[in-house]
Amino acid sequence: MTVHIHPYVDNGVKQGSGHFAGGTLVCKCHDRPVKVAVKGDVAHNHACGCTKCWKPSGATFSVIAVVPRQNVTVLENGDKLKIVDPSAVIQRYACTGCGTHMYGRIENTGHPFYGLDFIHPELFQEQGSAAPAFAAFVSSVIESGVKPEQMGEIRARLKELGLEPYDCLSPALMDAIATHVAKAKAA
Ligand SMILES: N[C@@H](CCC(=O)N[C@@H](CSCO)C(=O)NCC(=O)O)C(=O)O
Ligand SMILES: [Zn+2]
Ligand SMILES: [Zn+2]
Repeated sequence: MTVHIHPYVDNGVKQGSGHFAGGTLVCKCHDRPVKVAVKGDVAHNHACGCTKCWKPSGATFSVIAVVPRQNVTVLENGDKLKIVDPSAVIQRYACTGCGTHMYGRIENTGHPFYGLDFIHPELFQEQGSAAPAFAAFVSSVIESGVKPEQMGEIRARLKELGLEPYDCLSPALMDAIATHVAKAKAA
């Protein structure tokens, strides 16, 4: 049986158009859905296995990317949004109706990713945003109930999909974080 990673990638990763101008993220509510406008394309799109990122029903991973925070605007029904865990680094604004995370924001100005909001591109009404390019926090799926014996199959499937599996972030992002920390220490 093929392992299910996420509906957005299970039938193959669809590449972005390369000129996505932005769009509207919509939650799953039939009544008064939350709508969030995002300007421009997403960056660092990836599958994430961590327990904190929102996954649609049945998915083992989330699909999550970043955009500049100034490019994110709540358009409709923002009264339904609530921060899931105010003590988390990423404050995830979820719809209290359907549970969908609409955006995650970092308020710590010293954080390496300050200025970037985390969003789930599968929620775009529009097609063509940049595709996921790697898988992060892969071992963390065990914390959500995946059996350790299944990890070989999961990593093999991620590789087959072209989503190189890492147990933290990708080397490029880990290097960016370490560079930020080194500069902060030197200052
Ligand atoms: N094993 C933990 C890992 C959680 C974790 O550190 N998640 C990362 C990546 S989320 C998007 O890629 C992170 O930066 N978290 C900060 C936060 O969530 O506030 C687990 O699975 O819970
Ligand atoms: Zn909703
Ligand atoms: Zn995550």
